[in-house]
Amino acid sequence: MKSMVPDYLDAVLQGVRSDTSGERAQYIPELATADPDLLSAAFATVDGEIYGSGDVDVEFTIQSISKPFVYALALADRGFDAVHAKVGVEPSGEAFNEISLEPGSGRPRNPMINAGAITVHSLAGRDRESADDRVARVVRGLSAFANRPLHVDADMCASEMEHAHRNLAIAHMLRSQDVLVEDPTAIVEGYVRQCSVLVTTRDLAVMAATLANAGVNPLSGDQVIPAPVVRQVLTVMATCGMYDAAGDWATQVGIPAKSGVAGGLIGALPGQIGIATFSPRLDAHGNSARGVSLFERYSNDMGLHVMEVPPTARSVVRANEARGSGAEAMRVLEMQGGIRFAGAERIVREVVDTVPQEPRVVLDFTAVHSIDDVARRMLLEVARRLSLDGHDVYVVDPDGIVADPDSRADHRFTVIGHIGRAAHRRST
Ligand SMILES: NC(=O)CC[C@H](N)C(=O)O
Repeated sequence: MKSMVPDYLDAVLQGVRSDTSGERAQYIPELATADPDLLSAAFATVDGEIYGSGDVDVEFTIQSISKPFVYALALADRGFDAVHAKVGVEPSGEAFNEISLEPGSGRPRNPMINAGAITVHSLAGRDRESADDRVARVVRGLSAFANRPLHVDADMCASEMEHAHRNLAIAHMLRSQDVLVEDPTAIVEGYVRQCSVLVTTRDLAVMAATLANAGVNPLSGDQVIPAPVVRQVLTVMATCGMYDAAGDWATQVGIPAKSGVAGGLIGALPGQIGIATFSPRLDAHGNSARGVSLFERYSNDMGLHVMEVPPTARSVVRANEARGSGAEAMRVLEMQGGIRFAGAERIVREVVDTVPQEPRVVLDFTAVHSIDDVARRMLLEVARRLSLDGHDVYVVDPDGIVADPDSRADHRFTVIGHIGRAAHRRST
C-alpha cells in the first residue's frame, strides 16, 4: 500500500496554484525579483517521517522565520530573565516592521516583530560575543534545528542591507533606550545575515518538527533546546507569530506559526507535526498568501487546531480485573497511553470506585509511553495508599517511567519488570 499523505499534499497544493493574489516583498530588491510561482509544502512528523509536494528542495531565505529559533537560542544561552528584561511577550497588533516599543521600559513588545528580533539577535551566544561569532552561533543553531549545515546568502544580505534604513532606525531607537548596548549598525548587519540564511521547505518542516517534538530534532535525536524554552517559543509564536493577523490565524488555523517575507511559513503542532509551505507572494500583513490558504485547508481537513484535543483520559485504564484465586488472587489494573493530570485522576477514581478486595494489587504501566510529573506523583500515591490499606502492591514498570528509584522504600510497594513476577512472589 502507498501512503495517502503525499496524494493529499499534492491535491491541496493544486487547489491553491491558480491563486496569484498578493505581491512579492518589494523592499528587498533580491526578493522583488524572486520566481513568484514557486510553490511547495512539507510535513515532518515528530518521529522523523517527511512528506513533501512541489518545490520542496528549492532554497530561499529564511527571513523572519529565523526569529522564533533565534529567540530559542537566546533563551537557552542567556536564560529567561536576561532575555525577558530586554524583550516582552505581548502581541503588538502592529505590522512586523513597526517601531513599537513599550512605553516606559522602551522594550520591544515581543520577539517576533523586527524591534524584538533585532534585540534578540544581540542576545544570542555569550555576552560580548563578536558580531561574527554571534552570527556563527546563530547559523550553527539554525543548522541544528534543520539537521543540515546552513549558509548565509551573501547577495541577499547585501541587497537588504542597502535598504535597511527602517531596521537601522529601529536599532538606533533601541540603542538610545539602552536596550541595545552595542553598535546598532553591526547588530542590524548580524540580524540581516540571520534573515539571509538559505533553507528549503523540507528544512523548515524539520525545524518546525523540532519545536513540535519538545526541542528534540526528530532526525538527529539531539535535544537542540530545552523543553521549557520550546514552550515559551511556541506560546509567543501562537500569540505574535502572524503579526497583526495573529488573532485571525489563531481562530482559523490554531497552530503556532511564523512567516517570512521570502514566502516561507511554518507551523509547529506540539506532539504531532511540523509543517512548512513556500510561496513568495505576500498578503497585506506580509504573510504568504497561498501559504495562509494552505494552512487553513490543513487545519480544517485534518483537525489540527491546538484547541481541539481528544479526551485521552477516557482510555487510560485498559483493564481492571481479578486474576487467580485464594492466596494467589490479585487485582490487576492495566494502564495505557500518555498520562497527565486528567488521566491520573481517572485512574485514582477507578481505584476508589472499585476498591480492590484481593490482597495483591498490580498496577501495570507496561503500555504507558509517557507520564508527566503530577500524574507520576498521583499514581505513586495510589500505590502508597493501597499499601497503607493493607494490600501487597506491585508496580509493573519495565521502562522505569513511573517509579522513582530513590524513594522506593518509602512507597511501600514492589517495582517489577514483568507481571509474572507478582504471581510468583509470596504474599507478605
Ligand atoms: N517579516 C520578515 O520576514 C522580515 C524580515 C526582513 N529581513 C526584515 O527585517 O525586514
